[in-house]
Amino acid sequence: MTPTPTPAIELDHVTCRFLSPDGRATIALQDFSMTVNRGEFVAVVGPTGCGKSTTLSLITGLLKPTVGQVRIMGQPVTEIDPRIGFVFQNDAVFPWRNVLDNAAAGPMFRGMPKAQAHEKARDWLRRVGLAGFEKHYPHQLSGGMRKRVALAQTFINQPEILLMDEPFSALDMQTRTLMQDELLQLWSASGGSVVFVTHDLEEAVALADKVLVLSARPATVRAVYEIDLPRPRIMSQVRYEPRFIEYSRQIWEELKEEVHI
Ligand SMILES: Nc1ncnc2c1ncn2[C@@H]1O[C@H](COP(=O)(O)OP(=O)(O)OP(=O)(O)O)[C@@H](O)[C@H]1O
Repeated sequence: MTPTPTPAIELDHVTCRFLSPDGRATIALQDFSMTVNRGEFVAVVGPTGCGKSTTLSLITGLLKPTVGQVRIMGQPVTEIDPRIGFVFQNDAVFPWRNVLDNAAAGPMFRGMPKAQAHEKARDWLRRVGLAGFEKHYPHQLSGGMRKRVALAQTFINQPEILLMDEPFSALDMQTRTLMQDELLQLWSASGGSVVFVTHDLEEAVALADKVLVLSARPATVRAVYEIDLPRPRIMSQVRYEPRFIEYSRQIWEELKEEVHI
């Protein structure tokens, strides 16, 4: 029998406290535990300011827990882990580099020869629908296209873990739907694990295998919903499934109480 692999991410009874310069303490997370399995897509929803981004910073190793432990692939986090990729709300593209050089940034940074990195980048740009835009600069692209560059720039590194903090919240509804489909395709081909923070609980239900509902600050995991909707999912269709509507209703009932706290 093959042994079950350790989870991709574990937060084990984590408390995270910030101290302001005048000595006041803010407890962002308290006795917070979560598990993300290999290849799993987990969405995190919760009231504003509860500690969602803090959770991601702990996983990256940018923040250390005050109490408890964070583990990646079974090992305690000690430094920023190269197996982790990020996509945030603000595009992390370099404005002074063209699309090809943006997409090739990771491999080149790690020492891959330029011609080989460019070849790889061309392939990823094609996968995200940007073939023909290699020589464009970010300011010449729409918001959705810049997001595609950010996805190519991240997936080219083949991260085993992908952390996303409201990556599509600045996009209009149609572009957002396209990007969600794009993400699901890239993720399903990658085999990686995703933690996706969002304010939009319908986005969470449509994308994820598991939705974590956090409490108001200090955040704890209030509920975990397993989203048993078939894959592959098409964003414009999944929203009309009766079970999707039922999950969204249940999660909103749970979240509503925390939002009002
Ligand atoms: N470096 C820091 N120093 C002090 N307080 C911090 C720091 N980072 C976060 N906080 C506080 O911790 C709490 C949680 O912040 P966090 O950004 O994780 O919340 P969030 O749920 O991601 O917020 P939002 O929904 O607005 O994106 C907030 O009260 C915030 O002000």
